[in-house]
Amino acid sequence: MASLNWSYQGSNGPDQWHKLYPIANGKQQSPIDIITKKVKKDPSLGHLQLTWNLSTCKEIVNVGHSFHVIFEDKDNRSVVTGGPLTGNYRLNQFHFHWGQTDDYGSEHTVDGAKYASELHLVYWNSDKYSSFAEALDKPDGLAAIAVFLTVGSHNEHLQEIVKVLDSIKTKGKKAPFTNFDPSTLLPGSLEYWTYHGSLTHPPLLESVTWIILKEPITISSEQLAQFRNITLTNHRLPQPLKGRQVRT
Ligand SMILES: NS(=O)(=O)c1cc(F)ccc1F
Ligand SMILES: [Zn+2]
Repeated sequence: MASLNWSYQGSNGPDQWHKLYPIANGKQQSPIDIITKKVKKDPSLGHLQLTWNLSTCKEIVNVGHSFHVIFEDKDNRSVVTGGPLTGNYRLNQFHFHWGQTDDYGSEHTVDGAKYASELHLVYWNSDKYSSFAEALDKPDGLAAIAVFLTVGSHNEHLQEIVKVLDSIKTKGKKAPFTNFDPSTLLPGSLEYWTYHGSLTHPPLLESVTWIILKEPITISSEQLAQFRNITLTNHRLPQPLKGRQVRT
């Protein structure tokens, strides 16, 4: 696996990313702090429509700065549509962000409040583009659903993921991970905030329609500690809104 020229700590940490990725100081960077009093109610926004097919879940990979659960995305079996989106977006992978302690670790924040972790389900626009790689740098290329994780009771569904982390302890290691239902990681409500932003780590491309669920799910402190066996911390701090509107 290729070595990265960026990290989350030390001399090539987030404050240095702009040297190799000037878009780090761009006008549509993510994450952001969601200031709920400034959010605009948009009646034209519909409900999210999510479709899952367990056969698309394939493997889990240690990518060094995180672990990714990878989906087969050769057809529209696991997709999102509706909400702020036009057309179908196909699920490519999901991953998490976390911090060194349980007090912080989410990337987006809400009225300055930090959650312990944040799940990102990453999708690409399969109506307009033929692959994730082609969609990666297009303004309407990607969609990401973010779910906040708050420290509380043990999460049996997350445990399906936590229990395999010991088998992918080193960068590049992968393990089969099949028949997992990502919908078990969603909260009861699909109410969301949405805005246009970027990938939250390099290449930081401004190609993401962010869909942030308002209701968090729980993770136990012990489960979160297991995430840190992959890496200690992997979250970017909120970036300037630069005139963007957050809608709900
Ligand atoms: N944290 S993220 O969901 O914005 C993200 C997804 C990717 F596929 C690649 C880079 C990223 F930073
Ligand atoms: Zn992410």
